[in-house]
Amino acid sequence: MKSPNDRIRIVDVRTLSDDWYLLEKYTFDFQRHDGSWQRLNREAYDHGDGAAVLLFNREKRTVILTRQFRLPAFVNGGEGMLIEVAAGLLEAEDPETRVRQEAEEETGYRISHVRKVFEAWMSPGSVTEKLHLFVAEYHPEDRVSRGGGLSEEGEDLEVLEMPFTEAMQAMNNGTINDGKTIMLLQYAALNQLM
Ligand SMILES: Nc1nc2c(ncn2[C@@H]2O[C@H](COP(=O)(O)OP(=O)(O)O[C@H]3O[C@H](CO)[C@@H](O)[C@H](O)[C@@H]3O)[C@@H](O)[C@H]2O)c(=O)[nH]1
Ligand SMILES: [Mg+2]
Repeated sequence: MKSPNDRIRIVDVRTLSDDWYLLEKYTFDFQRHDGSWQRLNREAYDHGDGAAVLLFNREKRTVILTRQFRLPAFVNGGEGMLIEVAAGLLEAEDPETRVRQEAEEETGYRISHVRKVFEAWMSPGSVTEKLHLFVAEYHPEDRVSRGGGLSEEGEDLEVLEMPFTEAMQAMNNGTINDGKTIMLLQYAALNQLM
């Protein structure tokens, strides 16, 4: 049987932009279900893969989230201040190592154990990123700094400790509208983490 890859032949790759991240335009031949071949163009934005983690405390029934400015959401008509789980790009590290570093930088909590719950393509029609999603229990004594992200990189995150029920309400009324954050809150609810 043919593997799906036999139906794709890359013909050309052109770099449209190679600045902070990479935007490429692919020309490829695609074999349709009826066996005919069709030439297509698709752009792909490559900023590498990412990892995200929901920090939760079972006894207090709370989660740690951040609020930060997101320019693309702002220019698309939002206010730009998004409530999110801790997350970051992998930058050549493995997902688990990176997500623990990112949790500490962004929230100030040093987490020893994280548990992977799933992987997800976040925008597979245009962005190459695969996101690795984790959950981790935190305790008040795990806090080693104020968090907030790296100011030299322009990060200025507010750290929020929120009752889980309040986070679920914020998700239901649209105040929390970041995809990875919704996915992890729903995972927590479905699996009764708290
Ligand atoms: N100078 C400059 N800096 C940039 C640019 N784009 C991003 N940065 C900086 O690059 C850093 C990236 O921060 P991370 O914490 O590693 O990534 P993230 O933006 O939080 O990404 C996470 O969330 C994204 C949106 O949900 C996810 O797409 C991504 O996978 C990851 O989970 C931040 O300091 C950000 O300001 C740019 O065009 N120019
Ligand atoms: Mg981040």
